[in-house]
Amino acid sequence: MSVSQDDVVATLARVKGPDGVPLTAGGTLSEIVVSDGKVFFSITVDAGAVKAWEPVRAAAEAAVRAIPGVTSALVALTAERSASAGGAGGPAVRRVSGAAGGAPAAAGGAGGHAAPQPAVPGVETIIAVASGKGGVGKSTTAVNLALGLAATGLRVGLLDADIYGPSVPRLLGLKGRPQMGPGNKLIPMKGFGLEVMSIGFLVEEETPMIWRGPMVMSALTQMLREVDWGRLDVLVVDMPPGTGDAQLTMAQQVPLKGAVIVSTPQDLALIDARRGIAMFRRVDVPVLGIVENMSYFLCPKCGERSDLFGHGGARDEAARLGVPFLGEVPLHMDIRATSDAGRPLVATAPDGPHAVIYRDIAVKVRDQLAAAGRAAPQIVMEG
Ligand SMILES: Nc1ncnc2c1ncn2[C@@H]1O[C@H](COP(=O)(O)OP(=O)(O)OP(=O)(O)O)[C@@H](O)[C@H]1O
Repeated sequence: MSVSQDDVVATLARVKGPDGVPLTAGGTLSEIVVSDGKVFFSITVDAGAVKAWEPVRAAAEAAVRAIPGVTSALVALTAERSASAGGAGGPAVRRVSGAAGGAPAAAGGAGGHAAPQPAVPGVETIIAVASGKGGVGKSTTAVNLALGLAATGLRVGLLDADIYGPSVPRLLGLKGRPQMGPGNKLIPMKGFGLEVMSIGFLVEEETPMIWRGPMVMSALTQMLREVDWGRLDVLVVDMPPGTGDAQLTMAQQVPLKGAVIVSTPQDLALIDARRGIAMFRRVDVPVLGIVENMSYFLCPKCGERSDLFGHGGARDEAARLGVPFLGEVPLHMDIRATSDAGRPLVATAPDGPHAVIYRDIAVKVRDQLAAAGRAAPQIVMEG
């Protein structure tokens, strides 16, 4: 039985806000996304009223889940602070409530220092894999880096926060939906020993979605905090590409211990990578290093190496910017073919030449984390 947006709206008309006004009449609802029996939307409320709204959120989620044909429903509360408070063009910092009663993400007045983000229970360390622009191989790197970390004996999770193009389900060959476990927490999917969560499990990869700011944060908060991660040593977050407001907000909202930047060697990509590094520095997240992807090409026939895009650019850039250089990954058909087939190299050919490169990168990342070995950094609020 297929569910329509109208079915959801009709159901929500029977759910009332704390003021007794039906949800559909209060102007608080985001766009309602319905895809293949999965329903996703957020309720935007005043930051001071989050507590009063939590039972409404829960009731809305339960009501939608009870609609015949609905297989999963995700409803999040978001609260937004206006950007007007003293900012010099800085982005608004959104405070998002943990949808099922988690602590508000950040406190603090305009221009002041925010409290560090609350840790994610059971998760020791969270790192981001980011790129200044799309298509540089960020997700491929994130997957193989996560597997490389797991190969060192760590318990590793992978959160695909690339809401604009979630590709982790495809890269790991994962299909299906995460189940709801005790305490209304989603149970991550399992892929090659990793605990995996992706917005791609909740909406179809092909579904074009218009993401508004609060929805971005709702989705991220739910995927980070409404998931039963178990006990993890490292959670690798595959960030959306770019350095816009959504990425900056994410970098602020996730208690990151560090970030890995992926770039190709071209000048233009490096300019974007530099922006990525600047973004993380701005929010006091240490940059663990740069990976140069599609660094060189080894001819499969003659073995000759060609530096297609002027290889070495990222290494030089890393030295210039004073961040570690983590390694170079060649442009190779095997990397593409295994990624696209959902059989990542580090898991399926762990001793092959490319897997060795990724595993080396993972060891360097682990060592960087150990060297950093300090508590979550203070996060500066931009007003
Ligand atoms: N080193 C490599 N050699 C060959 N192909 C690669 C390599 N790295 C990535 N690719 C391929 O390039 C394409 C883009 O990679 P990927 O999806 O990882 O990039 P991305 O930066 O995450 O992109 P986006 O952010 O736009 O989703 C994929 O088809 C992937 O298989």
